[in-house]
Amino acid sequence: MTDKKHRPAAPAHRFPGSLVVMGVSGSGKSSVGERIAKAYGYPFIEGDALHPPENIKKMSDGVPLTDDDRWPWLAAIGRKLAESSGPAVVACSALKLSYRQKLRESAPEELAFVYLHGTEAVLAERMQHRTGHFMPPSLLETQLATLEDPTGEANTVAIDIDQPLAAIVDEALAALGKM
Ligand SMILES: Nc1ncnc2c1ncn2[C@@H]1O[C@H](COP(=O)(O)OP(=O)(O)OP(=O)(O)O)[C@@H](O)[C@H]1O
Ligand SMILES: O=C(O)[C@H](O)[C@@H](O)[C@H](O)[C@H](O)CO
Repeated sequence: MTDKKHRPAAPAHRFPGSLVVMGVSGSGKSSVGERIAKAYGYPFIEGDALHPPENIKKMSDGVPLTDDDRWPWLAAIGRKLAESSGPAVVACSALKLSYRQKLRESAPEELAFVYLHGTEAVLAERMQHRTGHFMPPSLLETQLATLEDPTGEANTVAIDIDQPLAAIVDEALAALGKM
């Protein structure tokens, strides 16, 4: 028997293409992305699971990734989008405009971006309280320094993370429904 209580209602209007939930480490991409995917009935792709082992080792050792480290990873995410039998929701930091352009070029249809933003204090607090994750809080500063704010780019909604998860998801679904 399925437990309908925990299933978010399918929104009336869905963005027709795939969605990328983006932001620096600890911004809530996985938590929010999984919930949007469930609400839309789309598959969820965890970008972190597509990093080559060398990237995970680097980040675990407290060394920030370079562009060269990220290109193969973005290509792998792009392939997943291209191979998907329908739209999907992806959690991917997508910190720079050039990374987002690469994802836009890979996807068969238009992409929408849900940008999760918060203050350094909120992000640091979330990272510090998280257990069993490879990303050390010490890398937050370089994540924020690398981030190119996507506000104003096509099909992009920016959401403040300093609110409960359910409110973030509702805000994202409402904004996506208007696109
Ligand atoms: N709105 C929220 N309120 C409180 N805690 C939250 C909220 N959103 C996420 N969290 C918690 O913050 C931490 C970071 O969230 P999550 O792992 O989803 O972020 P992420 O962006 O996917 O991180 P990373 O890219 O580093 O994997 C987790 O412990 C998660 O449970
Ligand atoms: O572009 C990057 O530097 C990476 O993708 C990171 O953002 C991590 O993968 C992720 O956020 C895990 O904490």
